[in-house]
Amino acid sequence: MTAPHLGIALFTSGQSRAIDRRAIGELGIPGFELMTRAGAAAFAMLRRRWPGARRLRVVCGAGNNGGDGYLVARDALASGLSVDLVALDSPKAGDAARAREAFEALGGAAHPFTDWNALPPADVIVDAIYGTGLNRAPAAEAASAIEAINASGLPVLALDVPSGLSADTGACPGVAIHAAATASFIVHKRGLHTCRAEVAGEVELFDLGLPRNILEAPDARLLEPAGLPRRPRDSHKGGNGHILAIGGDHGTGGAVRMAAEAALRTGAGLVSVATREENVVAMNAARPELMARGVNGPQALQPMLQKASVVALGPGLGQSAWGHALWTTALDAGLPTVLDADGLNLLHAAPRPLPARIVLTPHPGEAGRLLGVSTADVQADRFAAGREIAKRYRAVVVLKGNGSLIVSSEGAVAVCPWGNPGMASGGMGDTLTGIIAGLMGQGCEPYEAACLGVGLHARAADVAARAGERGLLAGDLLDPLRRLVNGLDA
Ligand SMILES: NC(=O)C1=CN([C@@H]2O[C@H](COP(=O)(O)OP(=O)(O)OC[C@H]3O[C@@H](n4cnc5c(N)ncnc54)[C@H](O)[C@@H]3O)[C@@H](O)[C@H]2O)[C@@H](O)CC1
Ligand SMILES: [K+]
Repeated sequence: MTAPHLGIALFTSGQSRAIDRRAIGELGIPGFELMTRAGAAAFAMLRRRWPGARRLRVVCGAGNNGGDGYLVARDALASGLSVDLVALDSPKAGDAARAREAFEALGGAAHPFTDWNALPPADVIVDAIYGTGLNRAPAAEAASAIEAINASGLPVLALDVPSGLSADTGACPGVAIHAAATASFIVHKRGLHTCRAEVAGEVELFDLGLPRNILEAPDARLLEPAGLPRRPRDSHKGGNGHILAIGGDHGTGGAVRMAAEAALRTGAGLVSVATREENVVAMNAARPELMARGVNGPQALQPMLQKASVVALGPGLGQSAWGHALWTTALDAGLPTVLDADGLNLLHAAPRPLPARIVLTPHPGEAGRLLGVSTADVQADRFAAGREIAKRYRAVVVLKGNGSLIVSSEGAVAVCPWGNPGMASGGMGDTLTGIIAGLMGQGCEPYEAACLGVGLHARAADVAARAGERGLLAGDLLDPLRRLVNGLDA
């Protein structure tokens, strides 16, 4: 079908620094000039957002992010605002030191961080403590300042990234500024789009007048909204995929049913379910369009595999001998497969070759198990974790969670900008598995199906969450999903 719909380019902080260096070296734009533009852009944004602000507090670190802060402060003084400048550490040399001199040349005076309560009143705080240079949890004094800024209740404009948030990973290794808005420079940093701790507020990007051809290939891209093309008028069910959902051990029949129904609502031609005998009557009664069969082992599964074009393997599968036997048989069939939940846990327990067309959909806990690290380690660098799983298993990987990542087997990463905390409820993952399988059945290649499927799933959840995030059920996604798959406004 089509290539994944990818939009905004995302960069690492290393790439961002390299672009700065190229602007300086190849375009001959001095670093101080870039800093001047950054300061001016941020100050203009501050004036737009808080037109009544007369008193600024600017909190600067010793690096170039602090340099940006001194130039915001200088522009503020030049515009007649009052500025209280807290210098956590003084820049020793370079552009940031020059920026401080420019601030002082207008009569500005910086003072060290002391008793926050003794400082003059302020309307807005400018956070210029750390930018892309943050490489560990904020140092003690910076951490105290960040806590005081957050506790003040005053609106904060963060420069480039909120201090304490890793521009690379989205993780906050210690405390982080909670900004009302962020003025970001030159490129979108990928860390603002996964994990998405609510620290950046509204982000505005300023290209500082650099031409787009200065940019290198981005590290990742955000998904753009997409549906499937209109169906040909002579479409028939045999041409739209036959999905076989396998799972539903004792007590978890609902999981495989959710996956199967989601595949139907995504447009799959036929959907069969291989499950425990005890689930069959209820499933066929509640959703007669499904073809549910009780299977007690590989022999009963084989004929179902022969008729299927795509396998959704894992929802509610369990890790008993029954689940393990079906898992092995299904993977041996070599069909295009979406592997989820206990399907992934079984893979961790018994690594084995996988079908060539395979999508793994771990949440951070399952990803940690696959990699032999903790969930926290996965979350500390989701990009690295997703890429490592993709490489190790030669698979397309969906690393679920706030800002889901979709990683191709070659390491290309797409980031999902949609979704909401209402999705933290049972059955959401099963639904995603069914959606991706349903798309693969309709001709999407695994990476395309994963990108499109994650986007449809999260957008459907955002539509369903209009009635409230709490209490959102996976089943609520099915109606909006159907509209979105068909390109209709949901
Ligand atoms: N010419 C340029 O390179 C430009 C840089 N710009 C600004 O410069 C920023 C990057 O500046 P820098 O690379 O100087 O880095 P930062 O200003 O982000 O950080 C300052 C320094 O603090 C140290 N550090 C990092 N984490 C620390 C921690 N947890 N505790 C204590 N010290 C820590 C690092 O050694 C780092 O170099 C960007 O985010 C952007 O705001 C903009 O002015 C645009 C132009
Ligand atoms: K900052």
